Amino acid sequence: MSEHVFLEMSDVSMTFPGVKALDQVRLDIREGEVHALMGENGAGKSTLIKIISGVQQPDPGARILMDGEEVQFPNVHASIKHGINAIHQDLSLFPNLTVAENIYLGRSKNGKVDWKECDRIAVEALKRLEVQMDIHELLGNLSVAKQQLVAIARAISLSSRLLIMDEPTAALSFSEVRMLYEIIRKLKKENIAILFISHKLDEVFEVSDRVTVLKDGKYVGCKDIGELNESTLVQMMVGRSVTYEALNQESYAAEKVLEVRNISKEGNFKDISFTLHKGEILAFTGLVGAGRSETVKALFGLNPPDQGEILIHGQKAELKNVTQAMKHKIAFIPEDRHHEGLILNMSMEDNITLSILNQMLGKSRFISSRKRAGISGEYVNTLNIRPGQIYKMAKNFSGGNQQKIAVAKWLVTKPDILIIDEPTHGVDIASKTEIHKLLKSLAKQGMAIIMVSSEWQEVFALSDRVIVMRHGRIVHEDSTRDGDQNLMMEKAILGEVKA
Ligand SMILES: Nc1ncnc2c1ncn2[C@@H]1O[C@H](COP(=O)(O)OP(=O)(O)OP(=O)(O)O)[C@@H](O)[C@H]1O
Repeated sequence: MSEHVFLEMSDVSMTFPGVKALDQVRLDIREGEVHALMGENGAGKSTLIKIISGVQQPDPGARILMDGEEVQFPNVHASIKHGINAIHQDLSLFPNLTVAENIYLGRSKNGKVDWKECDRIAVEALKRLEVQMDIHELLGNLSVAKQQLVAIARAISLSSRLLIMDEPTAALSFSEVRMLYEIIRKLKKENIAILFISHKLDEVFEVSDRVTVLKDGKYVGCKDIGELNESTLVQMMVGRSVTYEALNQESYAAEKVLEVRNISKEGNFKDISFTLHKGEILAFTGLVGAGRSETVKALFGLNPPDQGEILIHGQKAELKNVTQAMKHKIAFIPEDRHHEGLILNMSMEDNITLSILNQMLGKSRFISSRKRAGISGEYVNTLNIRPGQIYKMAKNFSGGNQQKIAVAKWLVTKPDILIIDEPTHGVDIASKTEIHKLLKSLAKQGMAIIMVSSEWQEVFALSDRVIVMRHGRIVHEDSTRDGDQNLMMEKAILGEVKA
C-alpha cells in the first residue's frame, strides 16, 4: 500500500428536509488501501458514498481533490471517469444478460455491440481476479457471490482506482466471504483502493488498513486499524462502550406452543421436526442456503410444505396462507425487509400501524391520529429509530432504521409466535443490543420466538436452543447453555446429513 492520498474530500455537507445527513465531513483515501467506513445507522455512510460516486450532489462548499486537483462528480459517469466505481448492495446488474454482457455494459457505440471486444474484456477482467466463470452464462443463473464477482470484474475493467462496496458480505456464506477477502487482497496488489461500509467488527479488523468513523452526520476520526481494538472502535462510533450481553440464562415454560412434525417440501427442506415453547427463543442457524428461511416461511403460510403436520397449542393447524397464519397469531419479519417488509412510499407511522388499523379507531369510529402517533412514538423510543420523524416516508430512512421500522410493524401485532429472519441484519452494534433486549423481554412476557441468524455470537447470546440446518435438513439441535459452540459450527459447515 502506498502512502499517496489520491482522493481527498473536505467540508462535505448534505441537507435533506429536516435532516443534516452530513455536516462538514472529510475523508481521504490512499492508493491500494482497504478503508472501512463505519458508524451507527443513519450516521451518513451511504450518503457519503452516494456523493463520491456521483449519485447525489453535496451542499455547496464541499471540496474534492483527486491527486491534488479540484474535481467535481456531477453524475455517475464523472466519478467513473476518475476511476471510482461503486458496487451497491443490489449490484445494479442485469439478470437477463450474460456475464460478458454485464461486464461490457455501457460500452456499445451507436447501439452496436462489438461481441469479440465484449468477450475479450470479460475474459481479461475475470483473469485479473483469477476467477473461473463461463462468460456466456446468464447472470441470473449465478449465486449472489458470483454475481458480486461479476460486478467487481466490471468495475476493474473500467480501470478502477477506487472500488466502493456497501456491506459486501451481507448476503454471502462463510466460504464466499473468504473468497471475497482473497479478491480484496488481489485488488490491493493492483494498487486499487477499496472503501467499504460494514457493521461487522470482525470483518473490519480482518481486512481493513484504516477506518473512518461518522456519527450523526459528523466526522469523528480516521485511524489506522492497528491503533484500534473492538472496544475503542465502538467507543468512537457510539460514544460509549457497548457490551454484547449473554441473555440466554432464562428458562422457558414447558407449554408447547408449536409442534412441527416431519414437514418436507421438495427442493426446499426435508423431514423437519421441532417443538417451540412458550417464552422460548429458538434459533435456526447454518450457512446461507441451508434452507432455514424456506423452513420458517412455511410456518407463516408463505411456503406451505408438501408433507407433514403443524400443531399450534396442541391443535392441528392449516397454514396454507398468510391470513391463516395471522389468525393463529403468528407474525413474520422477513430478511428482505426492503421488498417484503415495508411499503417504502408510506410514512413510518403508516407502516407501523398498518396491520393494527382496526385497533386505531377513536370514539367517532374514525382512525385516531393521536392513537397512531402514540403507538408509533412508543416504538421509535424502544427501538431508537432515528430520526424519530413518524411522518417521514420509509424510503427516506437509512437502511438500518428501515430494518427497525419493519421490526416495529410486526411487534405491534403482539403475536403469540414471532418469526424473525436475521433480526439485526444491517443494524449497528448499539441498536443490535437494544433489539436483543427487546426480543428477550418479549419472550419473558410469554412470546415464543423463532429467529434465523447467521451470526453465531447472536445465536449464543440470545437464544435458548439452537437448530443447525444444512442442505435443507436439521443436522443438530442443542441448548445454547450446555451445547458445544465449536461442534455446532462444525456441523453447520461440514455436518453429515443422513440420507
Ligand atoms: N432521500 C432522503 N430524504 C430524507 N432524508 C434522507 C434521505 N436519504 C437519507 N436521509 C437521512 O440521512 C441520514 C443519513 O442516512 P444514511 O443512509 O446515509 O445513513 P447510513 O449511515 O448509511 O445508515 P445505515 O447504517 O442505517 O445504512 C438519515 O437520517 C436518513 O434518514
